[in-house]
Amino acid sequence: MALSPNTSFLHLSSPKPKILSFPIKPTFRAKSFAPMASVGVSPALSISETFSLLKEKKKVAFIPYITAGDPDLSTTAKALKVLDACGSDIIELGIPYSDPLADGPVIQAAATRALARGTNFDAILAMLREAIPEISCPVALFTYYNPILKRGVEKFMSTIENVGVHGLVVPDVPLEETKLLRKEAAKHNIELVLLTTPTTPTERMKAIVEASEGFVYLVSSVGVTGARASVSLQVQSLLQDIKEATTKPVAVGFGISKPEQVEQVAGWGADGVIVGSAMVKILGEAKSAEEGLNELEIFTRSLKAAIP
Ligand SMILES: O=P(O)(O)OC[C@@H](O)[C@@H](O)c1c[nH]c2ccccc12
Repeated sequence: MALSPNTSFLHLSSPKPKILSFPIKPTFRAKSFAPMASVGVSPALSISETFSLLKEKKKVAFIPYITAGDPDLSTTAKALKVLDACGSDIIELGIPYSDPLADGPVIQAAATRALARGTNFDAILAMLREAIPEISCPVALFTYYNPILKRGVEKFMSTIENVGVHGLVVPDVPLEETKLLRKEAAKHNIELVLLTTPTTPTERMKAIVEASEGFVYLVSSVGVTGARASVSLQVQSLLQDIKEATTKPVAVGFGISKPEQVEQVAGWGADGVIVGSAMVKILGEAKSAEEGLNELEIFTRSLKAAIP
């Protein structure tokens, strides 16, 4: 289903460079992380604090997205560390869902694989409880609205706070229904990020940016997630319109998969650049988990190097 303000997608709305390498040879062992596990890292800043710090340094946030449980949760935990070590500023972690209406084929396939392996919310939480203390950047969970309603909004928010999650992105919650989400999120120190798109009417965009916490997610193009040959030039004017309406940071996502696209969007004034499908494709389609992690590291470094 395409993304548009008329569908349920209504509100539209460190000491980084640790060198990691995943030898493809069978000598790869999880113990490679032992040194990091014993060290741990100081608790991550909140999403807002992360953007404030980047703003002081005149840096743009690099924000990757991956799907939890694809190819498996153990690899997801390692991927989080790779993304953090390669300089990601915030990581979006998707909760696989059976009806990902805003996702294109790559992320839909990742969700299907993860669910087929039995990935569930409690297993993801258990993985995060171990992984988050070992990464230095904040994690924003990415879930559709239904799993939140099933668990109960208050319980959902307190549960994710307890494992150290800092943010939440819910692409299909109508702006009119975000009041309860925002109240419970605020109570549990979770920043609820709302999304706006190229077809969101100006007044609605203003209400969205007013309500959004952490940052505003500007969806670069209508349609579903997935790498595009080019990023719509309209993003430049959309960023200007949003920045006239708010001083909150604005991160751009959808379709971005190449260093030159990252550089282009950052050059248009985005405070953050989000890359999902290209990351998910690497992890989900590699011949082995180790190969996927190696490729992820190389790819992430190439994108991060393109950010001014
Ligand atoms: O996959 P892309 O085109 O790089 O776009 C980022 C996107 O994956 C991530 O932010 C996301 C995953 N699922 C979503 C659903 C709606 C909006 C955004 C998303």
